[in-house]
Amino acid sequence: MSTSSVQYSSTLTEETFDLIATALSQHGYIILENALPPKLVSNLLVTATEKVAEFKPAGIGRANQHQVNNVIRTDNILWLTTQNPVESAYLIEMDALREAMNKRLFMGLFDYEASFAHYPSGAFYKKHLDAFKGQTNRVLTTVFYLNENWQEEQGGNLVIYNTKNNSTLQVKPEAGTLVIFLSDEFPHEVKQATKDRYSIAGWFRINNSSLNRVDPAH
Ligand SMILES: O=C(O)CCC(=O)C(=O)O
Ligand SMILES: [Fe+2]
Repeated sequence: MSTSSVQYSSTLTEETFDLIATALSQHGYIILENALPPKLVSNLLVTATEKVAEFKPAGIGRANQHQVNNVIRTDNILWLTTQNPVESAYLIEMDALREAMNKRLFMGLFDYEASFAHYPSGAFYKKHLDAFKGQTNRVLTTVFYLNENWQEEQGGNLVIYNTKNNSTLQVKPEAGTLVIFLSDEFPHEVKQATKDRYSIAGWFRINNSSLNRVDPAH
């Protein structure tokens, strides 16, 4: 790490990794509150809000199939890079998570890509899957929230549909909450909110070079 980067004491401990691995193997998802140091979370929010003019309307489909579709989603995104020390600190945490899952679950995750997302008041992302079986190298989704003191009546929940037991989960986009789920198993949607909503969506990928297709999301 360069000397300009900010040091945070990680809260993703070995015990937390154990907990995540157990939940993923038993249920396919986990919701963790206060997953990362509060200072890192607030620095990520400052970084996102400072860069908000650089965010671009999010699309669906990748590469030449990429298109903006504002019937399905109306958020704006900006990819994280290692150039920025705060973004880099987040990517380092996710890389530790990647290695920990590979060690415990033999998932063969080879990299991670992530973008900030800004949902202005009224923005949404309709029910979707981040990946379709056999058609993508995105296998594990992460969503990390940056919104301090989010109130329930402000809306903006992530709704996760568990197709195995026909239930739904409501996740409040509160700063520090990390959601992790198997990308091709859980349809989910982002409800409209009455205020700006910031998050980081990310995907761990496997290196499946036999796949000659594009990913469905972003
Ligand atoms: O922000 C969220 O709660 C989820 C975002 C999402 O589903 C996505 O970007 O694919
Ligand atoms: Fe998604």
